[in-house]
Amino acid sequence: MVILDGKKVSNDIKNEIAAEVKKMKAKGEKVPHLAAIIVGNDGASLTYVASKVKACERVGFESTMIRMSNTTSEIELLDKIDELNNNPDIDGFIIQLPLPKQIDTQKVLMAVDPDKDVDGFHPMNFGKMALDMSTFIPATPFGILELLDRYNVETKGKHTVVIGRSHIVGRPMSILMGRKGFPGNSTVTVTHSHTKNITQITSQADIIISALGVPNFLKAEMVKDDAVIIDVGITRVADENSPKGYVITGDVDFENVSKKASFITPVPGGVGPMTIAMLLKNTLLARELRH
Ligand SMILES: Nc1nc(=O)c2c([nH]1)NC[C@@H]1CN(c3ccc(C(=O)N[C@@H](CCC(=O)O)C(=O)O)cc3)C=[N+]21
Repeated sequence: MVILDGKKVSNDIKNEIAAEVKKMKAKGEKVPHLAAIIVGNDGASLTYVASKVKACERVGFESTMIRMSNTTSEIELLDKIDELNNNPDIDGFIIQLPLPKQIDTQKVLMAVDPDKDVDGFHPMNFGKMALDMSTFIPATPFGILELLDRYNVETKGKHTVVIGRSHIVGRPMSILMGRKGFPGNSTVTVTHSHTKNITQITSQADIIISALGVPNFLKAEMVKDDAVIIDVGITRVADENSPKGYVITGDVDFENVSKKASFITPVPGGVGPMTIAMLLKNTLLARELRH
């Protein structure tokens, strides 16, 4: 069994990006600038945005974090987006999800300039992705592709089962794994809350990508020998013995599933760090697009 070490690979990618930034600086070019809007006080969201800002510093990007209150109206958020769309200093920006319920997420994501949409959530970019056009690929799916690529995990002709159909992970992942090229050329099955007899489906999978958010959902009995297991779950489970008061738990019963798997991502240290590295990669692309 091989651990797909997202922590290590994400560090490699950050070093590669830092080297690019150094070259830009040497040529007197402006370095990439990422902005992140965060609405409300959700603890997990604040942690993720803080790690994104830290990652920017680490590679030499500029970053701006914009905090808005929990009671922000849709109009106020749309105004802020307009401001960032029109600010030539900002190369790319993201709006951290989830948003408070008074705000229509889809409407907000449609307001982002597609050329600054480094999350790849605008329908224009999602459509381009589905049509094999060059665009921003959402960071988590992009990170998974990059992990499969760097560990040379064969995907061609394999049966990939995706668990979950969210707009930011399951749905794009199912499209990407079926595209031409590598990693891709998989035969993809998408499962979700209405799927019947999921064990029958997962036990036929060569590759399982679980993006469900239910701790320890995927058990050894649901997996065939030598399967490739990608765990996208990142649920905080209360734990008084841990210093933070919680532990990050994946969708996969790692202890037992890892004994059967050929490749597996850990949680933490798997897909999560890759997400951040690929957001930086998209920001670098956004910068290049504008010059
Ligand atoms: N507009 C938007 N874009 C996103 O990309 C986005 C989002 N909204 N909303 C929430 C999800 C979740 N997400 C993660 C990023 C990093 C880790 C990560 O670094 N995880 C560490 C553990 C971090 C911890 O200790 O909490 C790990 O798995 O090793 C996890 C999750 C980005 N998301």
